[in-house]
Amino acid sequence: MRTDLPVETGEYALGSGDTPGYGRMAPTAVDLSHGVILYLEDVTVEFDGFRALNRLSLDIGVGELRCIIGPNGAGKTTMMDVITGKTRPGAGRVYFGQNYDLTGMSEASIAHAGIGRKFQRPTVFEHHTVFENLELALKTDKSVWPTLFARLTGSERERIEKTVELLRLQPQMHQLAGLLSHGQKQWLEIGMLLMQEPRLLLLDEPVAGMTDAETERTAELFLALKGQHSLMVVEHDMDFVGAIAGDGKVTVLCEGSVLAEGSMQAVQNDPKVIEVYLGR
Ligand SMILES: Nc1ncnc2c1ncn2[C@@H]1O[C@H](COP(=O)(O)OP(=O)(O)OP(=O)(O)O)[C@@H](O)[C@H]1O
Repeated sequence: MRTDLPVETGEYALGSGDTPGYGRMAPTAVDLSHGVILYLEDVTVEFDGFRALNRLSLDIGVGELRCIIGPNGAGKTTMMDVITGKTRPGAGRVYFGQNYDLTGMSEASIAHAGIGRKFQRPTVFEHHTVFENLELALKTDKSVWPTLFARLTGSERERIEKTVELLRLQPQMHQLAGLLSHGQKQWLEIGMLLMQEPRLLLLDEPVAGMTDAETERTAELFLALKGQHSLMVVEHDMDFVGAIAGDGKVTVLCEGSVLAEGSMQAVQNDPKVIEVYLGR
C-alpha cells in the first residue's frame, strides 16, 4: 500500500460535498494504479468487549471476484458493515483504491465513491416494472427523491436495455417486479446496483433461497461481471463458491480474522479450515 498519496477522509476532495442547491459533484476518481481496489489493514471491531473483527487484514485486486467464506459468527457481515461505513472500527484502516480511507466517510459518501452493497433479501419496487426499477436506480441521486418524470436519453435507455439483457430478464422487462421469482428479484436488484456503476460490489449470500437453476444462472452472471467490476461475495453455499471461484482466491474468515486464503481446493484441504467447519 502506498502511503505517500493524499488520502480522502472527508466527504470528497475539492469542490465536494452535497451542497444543497448546487447538485452533487462527482467524487474524486478512485486511484487504482496499484491494482488494489480494497485494502483492510488491522481492522478491529469490538461489541461490548467482544472482538467481532480481530486485526483483520486483506486486500482485493481490481476486477477480482473474491469469495469470503467462514462459519457463523466469523465476522463476515461485520466486515461488510465496516467497508460500507455502517460500523466504525475501533482500530485499523480501510482503503478504497490508494486514495480513499473509508473509515472517515459517511455511508452515503462511500456509496457515491463507488461501493454498492446487495443485502440478502431483495428490495425492489414491487409496483414498478423491471424497466422502471432500473430507470429509478439510474436516476437515483441519493439527495433527491427518484422520479420517473424526467425523460430518459437514448443512451440511458440503451444502458437499461443492455442491463436487462445481461440479467436475462428481457421477457419480463415490462412486468411488475412484484411478479418476479425470488431469483429474478435478486438479479434485478443487482442490475439496479449496476446502474450506479459501482467499482466494487459487495454481495451478501446472493444465492440463499434460490433454486438450483437460479443459482447456476447467478454464477454465470457473476462471472460475466468479474473483470468489469470487483466483487466480494460472502456465501455459505460451497457448490456456488466452487462454481464462481475458478482459479481465484477464496478467503476463510474465522473469529474475526483470516484463517486461510488461496484456491478453493487449497482452502478446502487446509486442516485448519476443516477443523473450524467440522470440529463444531
Ligand atoms: N451489533 C452487535 N452487537 C453485539 N454483537 C454483535 C453485533 N453484531 C455482530 N455481533 C457479533 O459479532 C460476531 C460476528 O458477527 P457477524 O454477523 O459479522 O458474523 P457472520 O460471519 O456474518 O455470521 P453469519 O454467517 O452467521 O452471518 C458474532 O458473534 C455476532 O454475534
